[in-house]
Parts: sequence; structure tokens; C-alpha cells
Amino acid sequence: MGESTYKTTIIGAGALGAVYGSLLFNMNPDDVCFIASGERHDRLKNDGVTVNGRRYAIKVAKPEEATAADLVIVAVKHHHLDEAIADMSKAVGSQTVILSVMNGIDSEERIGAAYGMEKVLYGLSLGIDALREGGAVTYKNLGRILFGERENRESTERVRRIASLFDRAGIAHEVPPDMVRSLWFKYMINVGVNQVSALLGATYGALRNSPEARELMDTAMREVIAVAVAKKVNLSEDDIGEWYKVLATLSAEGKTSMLQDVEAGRKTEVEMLAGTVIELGGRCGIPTPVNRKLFDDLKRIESLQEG
Ligand SMILES: NC(=O)C1=CN([C@@H]2O[C@H](COP(=O)(O)OP(=O)(O)OC[C@H]3O[C@@H](n4cnc5c(N)ncnc54)[C@H](OP(=O)(O)O)[C@@H]3O)[C@@H](O)[C@H]2O)C=CC1
Ligand SMILES: CC(C)(CO)C(=O)C(=O)O
Repeated sequence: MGESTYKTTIIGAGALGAVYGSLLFNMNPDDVCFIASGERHDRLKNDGVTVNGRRYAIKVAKPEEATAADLVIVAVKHHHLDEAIADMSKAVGSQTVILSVMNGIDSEERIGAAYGMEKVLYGLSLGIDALREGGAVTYKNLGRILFGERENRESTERVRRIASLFDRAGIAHEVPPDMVRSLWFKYMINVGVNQVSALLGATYGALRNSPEARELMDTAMREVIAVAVAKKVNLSEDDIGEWYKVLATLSAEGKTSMLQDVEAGRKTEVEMLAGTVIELGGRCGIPTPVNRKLFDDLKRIESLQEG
């Protein structure tokens, strides 16, 4: 498992998976592979993925053809995670590290329940504005991957190896001291911006320019902070200000992954966002009326698309 042959398998060749796949492919086409079955497999095999106008013929294996990788990156939507966990089983060997870049606070535990938490690193993708339209993905800002062990007072061997891989591939990254806090910070952001953008059909530029939209994001994010504090997670009102610094970096015409889902008529991650806030709020005795309203409104939007 030398540095020059560090094999990465990606499950989920959508906005994030295509971007990270393209960067790893640029570094070494032999060392990156997607896993997909059925029609997804055939589409990827025939068309590859297109990122910022360039086509990438990244290898694709059916779940039963996959072989043990050094790193498995999980980049599917929340409601596809169980299927993805099953489909990646052959890629997970005794030395494999699994890194989810998904939004939300529970993908690591769900993957760990299947493969053992000792195989899992915590991860998230911050500040990327990847837009998927059909098979083509564009982005202006790559942002960075925050990843690591649950706590990172000093870096472990496997974290250093992946940091080195990301350096070679040109994937900006950071290893924060407290990954649980980082996951909640990102979760707070997504509860605010993904849901409000999807409800209003608003780009990042439109959200930046609308005090009313920002007010709605703030109230939704404050409910996450209240739940986080009740759960002894180190999140505070100051983190809302940190989010606006990230928003300022995203392209004006960019769209959240949830708005992309609504516009493409796909199921959204609303259960993972407002749904989880409502559930955790209920357990901690924290009222969450803003997320209740967002949940109901977004479910109505989903039901119109299904009809
Ligand atoms: N887009 C963004 O800018 C960001 C997204 N995120 C988060 O990252 C995660 C992924 O988001 P994003 O990349 O936007 O999502 P996309 O919907 O663009 O991509 C997900 C991909 O996973 C594929 N997929 C689903 N199930 C399987 C499976 N069993 N095997 C193989 N492939 C599968 C889907 O295929 P198909 O289309 O055929 O269903 C799709 O191509 C989400 O949690 C999102 O919230 C985080 C930061 C930024
Ligand atoms: C923060 C944001 C909005 C962009 O990276 C995101 O995580 C998403 O689109 O899901």
C-alpha cells in the first residue's frame, strides 16, 4: 500500500463524487474507480463523467467486481446510503479506510455499524459549489475536505496518508481538532441554506442579497445550535457568522445540492435536515417550529413532483 499505488474507490458519481474522481484521475487514472450497478454502471461506463467541460473516463466496477481499496469515499445522498453500504462491500478489505463526505451527522455511524467504526474516518466537504446538470458537473470553488479521527489532537498514520493523497491530487483539506463539532457546524449550515434555497429557488447570490432569506436561514440554524448545546456539542451563535464567510466565497449562480434535487425532480435530503432537527429537538425538549414548517413545506414540494 505504497503512496504511489493508493487505490481510491468512490461510491456516488454525482456532483461531489465526479469532482473528487476527476482530481484523483488527473493524478493517476489507474488508482481511482467508481462503484455502480445496473443502469448507473452502464451510463458511467459509456459516458464517463464530465467536470468543468472535460470528460473523464474513470474506471467503473459493478459491486460484485470491486476489489479492496485503500480508501473508499462515500458521496451519495442520505436516502441512498443503505444501498451504497451494501454495494461497496467488496471494496472494503482489512486495511480499507472509509470516508464519507456526505452532509449530515450520522453517515459515519451508519457505515461503522456495517463495517466497524475502526474502518471509518469522519469527513465533510465545505465551501464547494458543485452543480450537476445531467451527467455534467461544474464548479468554481473546490472548497476543502475536513476529515480525521473523531478527535485529532495529533494526526494518525491513516490521516497523514490521506492528507498526502489529497495534497498530491490538489484536494484542499483540513484536519480539525473536533470532528463532531465540525459535522454539526456543517449540519447547521445545511439546515439553513439547503432548505431555504430549495424552498425559495434561490442561488447563493440571491441568498446573499436577501435579508428576509438570511433571517429564515438564521432562525432555522438557531434551532440546530439549541439542540447541539443540549447535546453538549460545541456550537454557538458565532458559527452563524462563520457560515456567512463561507457563503461569500460561493459562486453567485451556484445552487445548493437540495435546490439541485428539487429542480431535477429528485427526492431531497429533508428527512436528514429538518426531520432530524425535529426528532432530536423532541428528545431534548427544544422547540423547533421553523424546521417543522420547512419540513412540511419541502415535503409538499416533493409531493408535487411525485404527482
Ligand atoms: N453538491 C454539493 O455541492 C455538495 C453536496 N454535499 C453532500 O454530499 C452528498 C452527495 O451530494 P451530491 O454529490 O450533490 O449528490 P448527487 O445527487 O449529485 O450524487 C449522488 C450520486 O450517487 C449516486 N448513487 C446513489 N446510490 C448509489 C449506489 N448505490 N451506488 C452508486 N451510486 C449511487 C447517484 O446516482 P443517480 O443519479 O443515478 O441516482 C448520484 O450520481 C450529499 O449528502 C450532499 O448533501 C456536500 C457538500 C456540497
Ligand atoms: C454548503 C453547501 C450549500 C455548498 O457546499 C452544501 O453543502 C450543499 O450544497 O449541500
